[in-house]
Amino acid sequence: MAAKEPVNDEVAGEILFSANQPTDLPNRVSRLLPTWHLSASKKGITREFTFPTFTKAWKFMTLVADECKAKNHHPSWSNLYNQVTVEWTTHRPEGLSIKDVEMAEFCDRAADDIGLKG
Ligand SMILES: C[C@H](O)[C@H](O)[C@H]1CNC2=NC(N)=NC(=O)C2=N1
Repeated sequence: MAAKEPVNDEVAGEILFSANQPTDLPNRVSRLLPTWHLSASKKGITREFTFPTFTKAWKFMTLVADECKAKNHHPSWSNLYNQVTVEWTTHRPEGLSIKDVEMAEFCDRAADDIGLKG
C-alpha cells in the first residue's frame, strides 16, 4: 500500500469536491498543488503557464481545446501574449472532479511537450 502523502494535506481538506468522486482524488490533487493553486471558490484549480512565444501559447491552447472536445470538459481560461491562465472546475455536479484533475494533468503534459519559458 502506498504511503500517505503528507504534502498539502491541509489544502486537500479545504477543497470542495464534486459528489461521487474516486477515493484517491485528494491524493491526485495534492500531487498537482505545487504547480496548480486552489481557486478562491475552493471548487477549482488554476495555473498560469508562460511560454517563450505567443505561437507556443496558441499551440498549447489548440492542444488543450482538442482534448476538451474529446472529453467534453472545458476550462475557464485567458491568454495574454505568451501567458495562458487556466482554471478547471466542474459545474455539474459542482466542485472539483476527476475530470478537472485529468485535464490539469493533460495541460501539464502539453506544456512540457511544447516547452515553457526557461
Ligand atoms: C452537457 C455537458 O455535458 C456539460 O455542459 C459539460 C460540458 N463541459 C463542462 N466543463 C466543465 N468544466 N464543467 C462541466 O460541468 C461541464 N459540463
